[in-house]
Amino acid sequence: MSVRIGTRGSALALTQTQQTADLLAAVGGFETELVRIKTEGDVRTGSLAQLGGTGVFVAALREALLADRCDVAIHSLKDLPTGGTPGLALGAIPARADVRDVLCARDGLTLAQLPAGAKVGTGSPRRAAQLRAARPDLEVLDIRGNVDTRLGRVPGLPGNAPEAPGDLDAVVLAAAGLTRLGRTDVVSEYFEPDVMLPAPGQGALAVECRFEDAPVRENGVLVPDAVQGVLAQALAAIDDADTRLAVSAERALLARLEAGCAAPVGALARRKGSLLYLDAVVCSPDGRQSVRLNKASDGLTDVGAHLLGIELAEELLERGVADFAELGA
Ligand SMILES: NCc1[nH]cc(CCC(=O)O)c1CC(=O)O
Repeated sequence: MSVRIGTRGSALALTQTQQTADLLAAVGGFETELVRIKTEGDVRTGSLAQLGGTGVFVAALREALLADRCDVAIHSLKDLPTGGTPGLALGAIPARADVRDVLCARDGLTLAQLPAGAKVGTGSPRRAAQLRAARPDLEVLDIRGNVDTRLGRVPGLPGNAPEAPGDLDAVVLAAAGLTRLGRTDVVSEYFEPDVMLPAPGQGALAVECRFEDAPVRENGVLVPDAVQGVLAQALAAIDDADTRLAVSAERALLARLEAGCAAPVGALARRKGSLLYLDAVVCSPDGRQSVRLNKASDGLTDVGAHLLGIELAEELLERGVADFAELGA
């Protein structure tokens, strides 16, 4: 048996797909093959915020799953719209990588060391708003492109040609992507979540599959004795319960805010002992207004994680975040 794994064709997508394919093959004892699929997000070049956010990277992968051109599809969870697709399921959510955003600045500069007026590139309204809140004197510019293209705009970063010109002093990227690509040598500062909250789902991958291949779950918990196929068993084996709970809370918050993945919303859930803690921030695009709140669940169930996300979203809405944030972005 060979499991066909659908993936986007970018270096990051191919790397994280290959790593997940290896993980699946190791526990499943089957062969895997990659099926490269072009998505709208790869073809169109407009600003990410303007592409509308929801699902530009995933629709083509989902179509391929439904049309039986692949058996699983690997997505960055933060790019996955919160609404599910009939006939498909989140078969596995493997253990999360580093959730933080990072600064990749020339000369190893930190955010505090960047001179006034320095140009910092990011395609994310969430990162732009939190950057502007921390350093209103910076010039934050909207950029697009894959990881190499973005890093290429900062002169002198490790891996760039020595004399290559660049027009930016720094870019902000996800630590997870750089870690997967083996490129953390370009990082000049890791932003702790108190400075910059990551996107809901950041650092996590989603292994989507057809519903009938998904491991049997009851109330979000795997049913160990259920009779199921080789693929479902492998998906169950690579799933990480803590990551699944955390992203459930983060994505429930995003869904309740009716916010797209390009909205200026940060959220991070972390388990501490027998409680799940959720931090969330909603910003105005210029970073001048923001509300940041946190809340703990009183248990570690799937329902509890969802409720935590919904309740914190409602507290944010009560504070008027819909008035200043472009949530529909
Ligand atoms: N929107 C593109 C995207 N989707 C996932 C990652 C990084 C990996 C991750 O967060 O899991 C990136 C690049 C980035 O934000 O720097």
